[in-house]
Amino acid sequence: MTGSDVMLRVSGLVKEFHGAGPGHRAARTTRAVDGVSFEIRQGQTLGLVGESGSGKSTVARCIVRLLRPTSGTVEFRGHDLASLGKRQLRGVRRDLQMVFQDPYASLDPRLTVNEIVAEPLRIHGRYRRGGTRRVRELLDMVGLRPEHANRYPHEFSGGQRQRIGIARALALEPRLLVLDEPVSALDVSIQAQVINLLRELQERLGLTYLFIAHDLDVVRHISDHVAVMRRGRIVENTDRQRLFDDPQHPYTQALLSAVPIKDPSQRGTKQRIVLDDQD
Ligand SMILES: Nc1ncnc2c1ncn2[C@@H]1O[C@H](COP(=O)(O)OP(=O)(O)OP(=O)(O)O)[C@@H](O)[C@H]1O
Repeated sequence: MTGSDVMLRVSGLVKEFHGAGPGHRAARTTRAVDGVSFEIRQGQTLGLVGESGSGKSTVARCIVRLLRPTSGTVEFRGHDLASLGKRQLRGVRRDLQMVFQDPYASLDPRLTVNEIVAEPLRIHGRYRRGGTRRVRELLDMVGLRPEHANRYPHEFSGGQRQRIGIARALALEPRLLVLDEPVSALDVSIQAQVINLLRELQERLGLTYLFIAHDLDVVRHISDHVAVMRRGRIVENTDRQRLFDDPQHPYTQALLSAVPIKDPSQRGTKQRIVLDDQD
């Protein structure tokens, strides 16, 4: 894939963490991401899937610069993020927003919905002119009512809270959303509603998504391509149809045949997929 329609290009990304791990006296290095490369075209969705600890969140955090990569590059609309100055990076950060897994943790409980959604507008000096109208428009876009604006996060269900998180992420009219397990904490019926909302928003606003999940089922209906991650590496990256119809890597095959656990409270206990080290 070449040309200007590539929104995000990640090349040879490596991220190591240094420090003593639990039960280790000596300092040790964890290579959480070990040479990851992929591209996402404008308006498309790449599903990034792998079990817990495979490095998905670390990739996401490197992309939005919450973490500095050990090596490798992240290019957004042709610009290498590491080479940008402070001001340019601030501009890019507007176009590149993240939605987190846990809306309970990521929304400030002391702020009203109005304040939460308005915050990015205030930070970027866009609130004074038309901010109130913009917040109302954003709430409407995600299926919330105007009267929700004066309520606090605890007054909402999990699905509604994720809608608030999405409204906030959309406030600055981004081009790319990095969605890190955006529906993993939600019941299955609510997951479908939020995924449908994300699809509608993508079509309406021409958004590009990196959609992270540990469950292949979740990305099935939203991804154009799916990349499967295992132990810091991408073991398979292909278009959605091929991945589900004809998975090539034994790990992908194992993920596809694993019984999905629908109860969110049991997700952490999902069986680990054990493969030979050669795989
Ligand atoms: N700040 C950190 N310091 C040290 N090690 C870390 C840090 N963040 C992540 N790791 C380690 O990096 C590896 C990958 O973690 P990461 O959170 O990226 O995986 P993941 O696939 O997103 O899993 P999960 O869905 O459970 O978050 C794990 O071994 C994790 O313990």
